[in-house]
Amino acid sequence: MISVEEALARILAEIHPLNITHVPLADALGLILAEDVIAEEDIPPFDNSAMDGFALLSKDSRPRNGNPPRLRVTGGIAAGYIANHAVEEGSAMRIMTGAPVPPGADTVIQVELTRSDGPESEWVEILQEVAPGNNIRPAGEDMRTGQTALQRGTEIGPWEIGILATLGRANVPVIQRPRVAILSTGDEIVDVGEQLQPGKIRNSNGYLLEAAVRRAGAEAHRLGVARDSVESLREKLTEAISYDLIVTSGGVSVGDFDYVKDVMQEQGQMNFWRINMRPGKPVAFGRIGDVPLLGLPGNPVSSAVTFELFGLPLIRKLLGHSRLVKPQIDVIVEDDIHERAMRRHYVRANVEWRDGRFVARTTGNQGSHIMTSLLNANALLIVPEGGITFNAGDTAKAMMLNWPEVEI
Ligand SMILES: Nc1nc2c(c(=O)[nH]1)N[C@H]1C(S)=C(S)[C@@H](COP(=O)(O)OP(=O)(O)OC[C@H]3O[C@@H](n4cnc5c(N)ncnc54)[C@H](O)[C@@H]3O)O[C@H]1N2
Ligand code: MOO
Repeated sequence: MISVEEALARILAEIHPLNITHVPLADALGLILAEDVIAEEDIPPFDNSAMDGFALLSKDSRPRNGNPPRLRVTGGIAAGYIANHAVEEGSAMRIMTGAPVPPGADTVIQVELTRSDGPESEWVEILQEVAPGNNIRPAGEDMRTGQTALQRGTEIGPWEIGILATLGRANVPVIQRPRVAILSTGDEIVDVGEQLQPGKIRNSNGYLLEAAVRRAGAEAHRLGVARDSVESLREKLTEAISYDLIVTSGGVSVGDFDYVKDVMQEQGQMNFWRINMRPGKPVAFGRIGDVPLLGLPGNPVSSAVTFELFGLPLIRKLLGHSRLVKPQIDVIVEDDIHERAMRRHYVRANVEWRDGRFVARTTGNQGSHIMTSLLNANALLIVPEGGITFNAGDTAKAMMLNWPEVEI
């Protein structure tokens, strides 16, 4: 049996980011930018007003004999239009936020600091002196032509999408989103909509893993259930080799019908089998043809936990991320963990910030078939291998499942 760290290192050593492709901007969310994005124009593209008000010459705003200067209003400019004449001494133009500053004007005063006869007024009084450049957002103030606006390797979130849209990128160069095949195994498994017959259970892993794969940023494709025969497994895995990754659940232990390892050896190669942890000891990793296969255990909690520990970093590496794993923090355990396990134990727990520290409460029965132990779990408490126990009040490491990933 290998350690969790070695298993992860062996998986990541075999996995490389997928190829570059171009996707429509709206589909780029969560993907990694594959090339630097250089601004091809100034942003903003033209000097424009930051306020609704009047464009004028700053020197015309100086009080005259202690009175506010009165200027002629020669027209108006709405956002989206340009002025058809220049602002001259002694005059002003009405201007809206975002509208291009007309030639001649060197400043803008907001409407609240003026007095006029309403929207059609032919005059305006300037109630405060304004400096040149006031309320003018100069061209190129945000981004300059030739500037690297976004760097290759950046994860594209809503804000990056906004910047790409500003720069006119309708298509974005990204690392491909992995297509992941999800295969459940076992004669006992029926689909969720089917009637349960004696001895049968529903396919929770297929759906759980589909959701987890999607949340990790990949495309998930459930290929259904392989029956407990080498032929059925071969057939399903033949279908699966057009994908970027195959994730199976079940059939990796030592039972008479646990064929995943056999078929992996027959049609590819097995890199490792069995990790010194619980839940999830019998994890297997290797390839079918050239496609990586992560064989997770059938017990639902084992499958869920091992996906977080190995499936998530694997998919993130395919996606081109540099931060692959969930962070670990020190927490105070609030209840005893006295169950002695020789394997490293990942105990489902709820961690919260209370009175200036992180405290962890375990989620009850930790059997690998107890799906409800996953509910309210936002962390995995790490009980080191070798039969270590914890008393309430002790400090333990917790892997924070809902926090952003960090570098290893
Ligand atoms: N003699 C031994 N038996 C077992 C060992 C062992 O070391 N020696 N390890 C145990 C551990 S630990 C685990 S974990 C399981 C893993 O077994 P498999 O990965 O081969 O999984 P199966 O035997 O196919 O199924 C185990 C369990 O999970 C249920 N299951 C399977 N698929 C699904 C699904 N899609 N949805 C919901 N539930 C599923 C299945 O019915 C079984 O109850 O092996 C132990 N045995
Ligand atoms: O590996 Mo098993 O998950 O301990 O039940």
